[in-house]
Amino acid sequence: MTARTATPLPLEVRGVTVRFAGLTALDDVSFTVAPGSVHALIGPNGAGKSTCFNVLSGLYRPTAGAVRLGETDLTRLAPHKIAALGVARTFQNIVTTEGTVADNLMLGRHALSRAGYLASALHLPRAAREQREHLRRVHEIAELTGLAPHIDTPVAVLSYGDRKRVEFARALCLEPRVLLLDEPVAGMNAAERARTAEVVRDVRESLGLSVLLVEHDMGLVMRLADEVTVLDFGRAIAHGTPEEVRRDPEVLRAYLGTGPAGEEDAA
Ligand SMILES: Nc1ncnc2c1ncn2[C@@H]1O[C@H](COP(=O)(O)OP(=O)(O)OP(=O)(O)O)[C@@H](O)[C@H]1O
Repeated sequence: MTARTATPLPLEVRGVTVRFAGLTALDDVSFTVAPGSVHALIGPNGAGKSTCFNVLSGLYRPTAGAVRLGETDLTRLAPHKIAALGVARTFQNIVTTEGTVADNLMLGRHALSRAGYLASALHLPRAAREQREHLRRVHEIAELTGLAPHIDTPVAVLSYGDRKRVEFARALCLEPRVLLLDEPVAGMNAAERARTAEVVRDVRESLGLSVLLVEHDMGLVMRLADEVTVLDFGRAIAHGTPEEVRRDPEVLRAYLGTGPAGEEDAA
């Protein structure tokens, strides 16, 4: 069972437009998440960040434009197909509440299972072998994300930060090439935020995958991202390194009154 993460591919967003009955939530947005990079998508409330994530993960169909992973066109594929092709996501809100950490991570492996439901149900040898392999990988991912001490703990009794990390680890269990993280530190305390930043950095380095991050915590964005795309009223108004975008006059205007992005919130 080889990890797919060895071959990262660029995720290209080209001219994506999304309209909802009279409102243009995304207007001809283009950017590329370079292989192996951490790319942040930032912007004020209502700028179109979640809409963009929903297009990338197949929950919304764009009115125009295309999304490609390497040579593969993802633009109108169903969410499970996009996930199977290597683009996994987490959600802002925690969806995991039942079972142990191991149970939840095994659910993440389910989409990769080749033996099939019937073989598993009948306990055929191939299915049992696959199951052991999945469990081994689940332990590795738990180790990588700092969840190893909690592997047999029910998710419901974990701290908020650990539960958010279970979501993250579960997405990693799909062996993604690109991981879409929707506000990974929202609601976390300072220690949990720092820990999560460390985990994202470690995972990117050891698995070589690309990360696209939507996050309001500018301190985290400035520390983690290689590249930033700034959305405002559905338009991409700036691209560049964190240092470049925080000095960009258009970005400062979009965040009017907050000063250079990142200076007031270096958590
Ligand atoms: N399903 C929908 N139907 C109608 N309008 C929508 C829908 N989803 C989003 N919008 C609108 O599209 C615009 C962009 O919203 P979106 O949630 O993508 O912004 P955001 O940058 O993620 O904001 P936030 O930081 O507050 O989460 C907003 O004006 C929003 O009201």
